[in-house]
Amino acid sequence: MIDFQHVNKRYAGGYEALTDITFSVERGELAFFTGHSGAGKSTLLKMIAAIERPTSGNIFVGQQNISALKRSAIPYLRRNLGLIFQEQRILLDRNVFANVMLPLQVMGADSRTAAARVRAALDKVGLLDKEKANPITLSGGEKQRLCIARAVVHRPTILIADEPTASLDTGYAREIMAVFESFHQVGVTVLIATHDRMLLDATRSRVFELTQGKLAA
Ligand SMILES: Nc1ncnc2c1ncn2[C@@H]1O[C@H](COP(=O)(O)OP(=O)(O)OP(=O)(O)O)[C@@H](O)[C@H]1O
Repeated sequence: MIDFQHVNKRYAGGYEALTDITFSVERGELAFFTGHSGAGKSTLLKMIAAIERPTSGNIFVGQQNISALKRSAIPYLRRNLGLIFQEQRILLDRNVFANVMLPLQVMGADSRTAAARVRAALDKVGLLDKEKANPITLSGGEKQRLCIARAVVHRPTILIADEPTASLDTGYAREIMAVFESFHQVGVTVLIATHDRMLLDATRSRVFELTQGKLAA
């Protein structure tokens, strides 16, 4: 489903963030990526969405080699992906429902189908009763669940999350992990970058460890 073959990433300043990365994740698998700060976890996940591009090597998502994808093809790639990155801000001038609706509006979805999908996504993350709330009133765990709902509202086949439990206490972190598990149960491929020892110790899934841009054997 996701296949990295000898992928290198050197940033514009010359810094080599990833070196000779080769791995594959199967369709429907849940996998973790861990490693020290600056090890390259975010860079690796961003390359799956073509937010960052490899300097060399090949990356397959599904059957498609996305290493040299044309800019115009990137929106089509992202339709299959649900992305949860820290930089994605919740809009505080709109309620929970409108925040989750946003990606569907961008994709030009029909408004009645879109409303049903938003409610289905909010239901999956347990936020249906908060649809009219202003996001500012949500707890940390609820805000993170809102981000997950927004990432899955277009029903992606692959869900990618970068440090989804950062800044959450243990109870909320467990709650968030249960939401990811529920998507994994229904066949979504889930990739999570995390430092969170509790998540890593509790899982039976594969854990890929990055050290200074290299994957441990
Ligand atoms: N846009 C960029 N330009 C230059 N260097 C970058 C850029 N983005 C990341 N880097 C560098 O690449 C290395 C890997 O960064 P990355 O964010 O992938 O690490 P990480 O493992 O996700 O770290 P953290 O756990 O702290 O988020 C770091 O040394 C970082 O400074």
